[in-house]
Amino acid sequence: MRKPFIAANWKMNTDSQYAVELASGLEKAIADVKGVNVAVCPPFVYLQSVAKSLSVDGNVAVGSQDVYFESNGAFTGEISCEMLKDVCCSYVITGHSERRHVIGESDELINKKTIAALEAGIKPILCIGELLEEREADKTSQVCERQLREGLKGISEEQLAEVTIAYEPVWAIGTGKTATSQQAQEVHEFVRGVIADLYSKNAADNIIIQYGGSAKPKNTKELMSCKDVDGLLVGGAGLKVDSFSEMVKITEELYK
Ligand SMILES: O=C[C@H](O)COP(=O)(O)O
Repeated sequence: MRKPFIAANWKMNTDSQYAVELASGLEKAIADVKGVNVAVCPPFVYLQSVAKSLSVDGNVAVGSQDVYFESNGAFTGEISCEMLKDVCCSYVITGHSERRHVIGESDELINKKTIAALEAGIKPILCIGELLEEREADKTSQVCERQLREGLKGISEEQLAEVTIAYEPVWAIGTGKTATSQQAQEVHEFVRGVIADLYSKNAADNIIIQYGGSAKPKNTKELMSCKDVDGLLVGGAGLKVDSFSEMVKITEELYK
């Protein structure tokens, strides 16, 4: 059985004090949870203090919201995988829709970042998802398939075991409009099919596929009850200990 994985993407939120309070508060709140993998993804500048505030053997991992694919050198403003590892990051989000559509990242760049993370031993959370106009034009599958195929180019089946896919319909992010469980399930099942086609049935059966987009405590049970939804990538509701820990606990309960 796939172990559920819930990650909080703090985006460009928190300050140095709140970041540490949020991470350590969360660690305390879910200290007894064993059946769910959990990660928090703070802004770059708080990664180190957040990682230091968490216990080494605790159940909250640290992830970054982005990375650059080169190891070092004249890349002003960028952060490498080696730097992320140095501050105890074990995950990195690649291809988040805000990086695709606000910053303008291409599939090719996202692929390079995902490969760099894998080569450095950091687990990528590769995000895919359609815009509202793409859904309305019936292009959801086409867009998700392209983002998957391009994002995973050159990644072996062995490496894929370290990759999480996050399906985030862009129209559901931060809007309060969650995809219905049926919409989420449909795309998740489709994603698993693309993975089977690209790799193998075994790879498809084992890959963790998170849903993201206005996920909160009140819709966690419904979303996590879908056959192919294995976790959540949480924005807004991940900024409060109470809401995020509730989502983790609801999920643990469901998987018992
Ligand atoms: O990475 C997280 C997603 O973009 C979802 O954000 P949200 O839960 O605030 O809609």
